[in-house]
Amino acid sequence: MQFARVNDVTIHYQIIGGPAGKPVIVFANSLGTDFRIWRDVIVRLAGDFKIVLYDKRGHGLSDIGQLPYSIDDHASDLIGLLETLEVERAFICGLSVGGLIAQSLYQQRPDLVRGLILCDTAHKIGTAETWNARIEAVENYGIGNIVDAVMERWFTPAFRRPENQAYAGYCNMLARQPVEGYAATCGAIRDADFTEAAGKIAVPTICIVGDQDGSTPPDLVRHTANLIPNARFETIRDAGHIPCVEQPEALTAVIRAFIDFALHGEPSR
Ligand SMILES: O=C(O)CC1=CCC(=O)O1
Repeated sequence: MQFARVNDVTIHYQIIGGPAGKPVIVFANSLGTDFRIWRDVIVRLAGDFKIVLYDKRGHGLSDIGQLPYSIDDHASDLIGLLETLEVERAFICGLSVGGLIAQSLYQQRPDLVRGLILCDTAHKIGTAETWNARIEAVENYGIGNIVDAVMERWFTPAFRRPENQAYAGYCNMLARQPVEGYAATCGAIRDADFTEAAGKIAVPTICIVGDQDGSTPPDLVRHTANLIPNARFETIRDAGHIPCVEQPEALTAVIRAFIDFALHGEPSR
């Protein structure tokens, strides 16, 4: 296990691969998850890329840190981690709030970004009302109380079968995140709006979404792609909000094709 001290917060991270000269991909997780969600994508990419995984503050094995949070705070942690690891330029693949973090990181430090892989995310996610209601629910009754409702947005009915042990495991992952970090990240999402900034993105970008995503539905993600100059848009079939868990093979293929295009200018598919 690897840990770094960034912005007075201990951040849990992992580096995989790292053959000299290979492009770097940094993965940023969604709300209520830790970096294990990327496992089935990583095993397909390792060897061809240097991969950086990390748990954002308030999640996984990272510290909770000082409350409240903004998305810029989360991005500043990731910038600090990349500086510590001497990563000069990377593809940033962010899922959901991880995609907001990627957009903030690009705003703050475009020099670090080779391309953006925005997965099941948007320029703005949800409304103040829905986020405030969620914060109140978890602060009063705990995260366990919202697991069933959240799972309906994360995963398709085919994945949510009671006999699916992976489903049981992801319910545990969500329920076991610290309430303070979860609620503070809900507040950060509530307050983030990259509508204006999206039009200024000038690196290769792809927006990807599960066709049954109940949190950032395909129409919203397509709208985000339309705001970003020359952004690609791809749908992953038979996936909800977390295609890296439900359809890792299809997601990996899309990520590979995009990086090929970004690096070598392959023709659009
Ligand atoms: O928990 C959800 O509803 C899904 C989600 C929204 C932002 C995020 O990171 O995950």
